Amino acid sequence: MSWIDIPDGSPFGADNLPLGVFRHGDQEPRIGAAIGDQIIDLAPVASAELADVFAQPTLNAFLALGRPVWSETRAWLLDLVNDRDAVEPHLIPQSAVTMLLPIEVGDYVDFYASEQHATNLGRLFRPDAEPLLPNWKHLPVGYHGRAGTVVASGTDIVRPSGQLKAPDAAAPTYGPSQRLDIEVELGYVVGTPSALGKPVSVEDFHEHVYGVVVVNDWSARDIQGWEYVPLGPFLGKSFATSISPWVVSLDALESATVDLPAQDPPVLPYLAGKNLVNYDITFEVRINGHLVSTPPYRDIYWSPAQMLAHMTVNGASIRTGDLYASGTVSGTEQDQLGSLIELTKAGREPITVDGKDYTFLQDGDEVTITAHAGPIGLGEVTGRITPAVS
Ligand SMILES: O=C(O)/C=C/C(=O)CC(=O)CC(=O)O
Ligand SMILES: [Ca+2]
Ligand SMILES: [Mg+2]
Repeated sequence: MSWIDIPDGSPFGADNLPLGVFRHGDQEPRIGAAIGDQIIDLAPVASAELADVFAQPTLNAFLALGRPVWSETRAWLLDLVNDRDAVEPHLIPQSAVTMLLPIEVGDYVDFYASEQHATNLGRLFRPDAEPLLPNWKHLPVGYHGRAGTVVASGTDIVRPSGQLKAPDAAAPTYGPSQRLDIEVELGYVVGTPSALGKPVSVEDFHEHVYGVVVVNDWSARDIQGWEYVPLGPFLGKSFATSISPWVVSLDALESATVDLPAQDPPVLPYLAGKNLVNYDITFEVRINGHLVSTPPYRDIYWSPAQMLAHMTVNGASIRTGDLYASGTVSGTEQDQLGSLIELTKAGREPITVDGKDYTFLQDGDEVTITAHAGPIGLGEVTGRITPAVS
């Protein structure tokens, strides 16, 4: 495949072919595959059955078709890119389109699967207790987030206001968050639904999950710190979660699979399995264009198959378009931390961004997170902070 010009270092080589939803001029949004810095408009080149699916404004109809169709479609696409006569008339430069939210999000679950992150946050939020709570190595801890505020990359993030209370203050005040943060995460996109009352086993991960996106789970640490006991994160995290526009298939990520770290103590049987994988993905976090961190995904404690099994073990069903995210990804090094609260030790030790001391997000700041698994890129998720609405 040499006829399409794929720029060096492009996240979207000819073996990736992620799917996304684009709007071109005043045409209706529809589905395309990324290649280099172009998009293949899929509806006009697809078979009659798939043409309708690719003319949709979200990936949900395609995702609902299930693993056999996903695999056939990938094989077809890998082949299609060699067919210059078929493809060339339907290439659109990415610079000419607006990328939209790729899925209509069903439910959104946010896990807490990075041992390093959970340990760091435990120390910061609960300095007098053991950082990892007793349940942490027995189950992938998570909570249900707000699906309706999962937004497309590029959406402005309005600084949230809410109740704030410093630990030593007598009473809360109301106002704009002063500790607005990012969370670098990997998001898993559910395709095939499950039936209510029937848990999904770890072995069925590939049957249900289509692919991944990059997630920035914006978090207001001051709102969170006051509200979260005992029911967990609420308004401190529900105001916006940004996701990248291109959904990279698990098939494309196959070459990046790695074994899970050893799990000790052993997990209960419903979380155990032979083929529990992780992915060797590295993120890059930039604030106003300056690299601040490179969190590594590969050492995440819990496999996405275990997250899915745990999320459904009580019989809760999953639906097409559900999104579940890994939780903040942090490595062991200072330059591998996936949130500002960790990077700055809760604001006590500023980092340097563009030569200046930096703690939490300021109005006007733009955060861009990219990710790649070797040559397979996930693209980027970006968002800019706008002032609180009074
Ligand atoms: O330990 C806590 O109380 C707080 C944890 C988080 O804020 C993390 C969270 O929302 C899940 C994650 O992204 O890792
Ligand atoms: Ca999160
Ligand atoms: Mg959120």
